[in-house]
Amino acid sequence: MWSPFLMRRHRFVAGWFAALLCIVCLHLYFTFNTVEKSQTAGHRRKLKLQHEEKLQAEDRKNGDRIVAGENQSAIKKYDQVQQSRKASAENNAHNRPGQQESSHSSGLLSNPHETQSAFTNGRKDRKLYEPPPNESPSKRLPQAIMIGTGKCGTRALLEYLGMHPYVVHASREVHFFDRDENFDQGLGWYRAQMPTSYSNQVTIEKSPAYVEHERSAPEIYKMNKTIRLIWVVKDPVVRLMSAVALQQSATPRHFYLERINGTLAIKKYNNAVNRGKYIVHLRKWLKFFPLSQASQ
Ligand SMILES: Nc1ncnc2c1ncn2[C@@H]1O[C@H](COP(=O)(O)OS(=O)(=O)O)[C@@H](OP(=O)(O)O)[C@H]1O
Repeated sequence: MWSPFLMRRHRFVAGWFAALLCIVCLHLYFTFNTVEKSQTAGHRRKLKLQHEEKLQAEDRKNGDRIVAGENQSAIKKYDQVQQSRKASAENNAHNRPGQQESSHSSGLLSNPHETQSAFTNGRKDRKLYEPPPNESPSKRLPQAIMIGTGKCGTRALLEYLGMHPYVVHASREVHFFDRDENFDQGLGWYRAQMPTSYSNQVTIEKSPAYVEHERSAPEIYKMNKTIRLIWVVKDPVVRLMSAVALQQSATPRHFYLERINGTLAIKKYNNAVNRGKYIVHLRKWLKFFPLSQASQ
């Protein structure tokens, strides 16, 4: 005979037992699920590594030579450009014995000694530059931006421009218009990234990623309609080879290369390819900055 008190007590214990069982089951379910997921991810990583190793082994077998399909001649051209650049650098060094090679004396200027004197510990030489009287320097938004294209010699051009006593430039790429985390901080942040200058100097910034970012043209237009834009281009195939060489040092190969008939080719949808489609980007920029502005 069950007294009502005992019945209630048993039901109470059974309830707790069932709840405990549920908790244990849920715990076991989630534990096994997580273990299984991490095992699958580990397995996938292992397969990917094996695949990469296989590709690398094949590359080594093929002499590790990138043959971009029918672009054999482009590779040849690229090699020729590199060789002639090397030869002219050697020539310059030979013609100027005793003078050290530096980014400020790279042979493009007729009188390198004069150029050197334009810079004294990063400050403009007072002999070549005259600041406006009674003015203290301040940071200004750029009046000219080098918007692209990466791997076309943008850094070299910026350094050459910066040798001019009336030109100052941001030392690094600012990436204001193409990176959300920078853009969200507003024009005050952008200005703070610039070097100090006087009102009679021109401030330049270079971020080659601007050229392809949707936001750049409209936002730069909003900031300054009459800004000077500098766009460096060069033979797109030579540029591509340079960009791929850079990718090669930083990214696993299968992201940008594919194998066609036993040879390695640059993937059609490689970002480096898109960047070099000058006309696609030019059309977007011309909507905001008409060509007539260039001749003003
Ligand atoms: N004057 C001139 N003409 C043509 N090409 C030149 C010039 N100066 C530098 N270079 C070559 O340009 C490549 C680097 O370009 P960038 O400075 O634009 O690269 S980056 O986007 O800033 O990373 C880099 O090419 P690679 O050496 O093939 O990588 C430089 O050698």
